[in-house]
Amino acid sequence: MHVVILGAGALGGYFGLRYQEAGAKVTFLVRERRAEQIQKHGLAIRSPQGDYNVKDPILCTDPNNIEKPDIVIVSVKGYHLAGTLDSLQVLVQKGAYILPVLNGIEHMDILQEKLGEKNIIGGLSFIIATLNEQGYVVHSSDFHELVFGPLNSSQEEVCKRLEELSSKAVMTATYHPSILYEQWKKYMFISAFSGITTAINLPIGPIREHKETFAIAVNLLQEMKKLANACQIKLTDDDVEMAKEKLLGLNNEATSSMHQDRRKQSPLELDHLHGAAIRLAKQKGLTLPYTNMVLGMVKPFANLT
Ligand SMILES: NC(=O)C1=CN([C@@H]2O[C@H](COP(=O)(O)OP(=O)(O)OC[C@H]3O[C@@H](n4cnc5c(N)ncnc54)[C@H](OP(=O)(O)O)[C@@H]3O)[C@@H](O)[C@H]2O)C=CC1
Ligand SMILES: CC(C)(CO)C(=O)C(=O)O
Repeated sequence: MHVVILGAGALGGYFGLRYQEAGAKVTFLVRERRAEQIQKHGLAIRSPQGDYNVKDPILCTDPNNIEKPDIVIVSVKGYHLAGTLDSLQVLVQKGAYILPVLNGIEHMDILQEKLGEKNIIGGLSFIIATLNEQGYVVHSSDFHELVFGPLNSSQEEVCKRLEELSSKAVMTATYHPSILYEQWKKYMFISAFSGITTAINLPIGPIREHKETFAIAVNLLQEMKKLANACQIKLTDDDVEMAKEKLLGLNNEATSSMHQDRRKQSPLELDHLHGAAIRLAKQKGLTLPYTNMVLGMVKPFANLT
């Protein structure tokens, strides 16, 4: 199976290298700066699940030079999605399926509209990873899960092939028949987790110590459930309760990638997550006051020009 990684950052670098380690052909479609960094240092994973180094991974800066791609894992930040669409179109025309693993949901409509519904597979990931100064992937969680599944029956075969490949790789891979439901569950969770940690600028521990503060996170979960329901996704009160239990079960120091980006003064995926929720809510005639509050509080730190 020929796997293309578009977005060879923390997440794409991790899963791309794990697939290469499992024997797949993996091409990293990168921009110039990242290409130079990888040519200089190679690509590597530093992980409690085992390190892996590759001196000269297959790099490409022009999608026209990629032959016979089977699947493209899209792992750019939400604010870079628009810049990938032309490359993705070239790869779809060459027969590739597109598997986006970004947090959020708005990208699904954008990709389906631009590239055709039948070409977009559903996906998400649970991992905590970042890049170090050399551009190596530093994986710091004990979980490293890729979840994917078909959104129509024509995608079942490629998803099964990816499942087979994943079973040989150092990762947890879950083929999910109701992938859109799973994506919304993650969207609900991440909106609350990244919303509260980034807005308050604290990890989850101190937030939980103050019941009024933790209540904001629970309200964010409930708003996202309401939004999902308005979009015909049947998230339930049990799903909200499970997400709340997950927030209660995290280590005190645990925090979201968006909060880590705020600490580093990097651009934030705020518009892609909370901004998109507000846009969708407006279309559905809903108001999401807690989500709007997060949007307003975090916007000065979003660092997007
Ligand atoms: N990191 C994590 O632990 C987790 C991340 N996620 C989600 O995964 C997504 C990716 O996050 P993450 O891996 O952390 O992000 P990173 O910033 O580490 O990686 C994104 C990569 O995309 C590259 N990129 C951007 N635009 C293009 C383009 N047009 N062509 C080629 N490459 C491009 C960037 O390269 P360049 O150097 O050229 O800018 C960068 O290396 C986000 O939606 C995030 O929320 C979800 C779960 C956990
Ligand atoms: C919650 C977590 C760490 C799970 O992968 C995540 O997606 C994020 O913080 O962006």
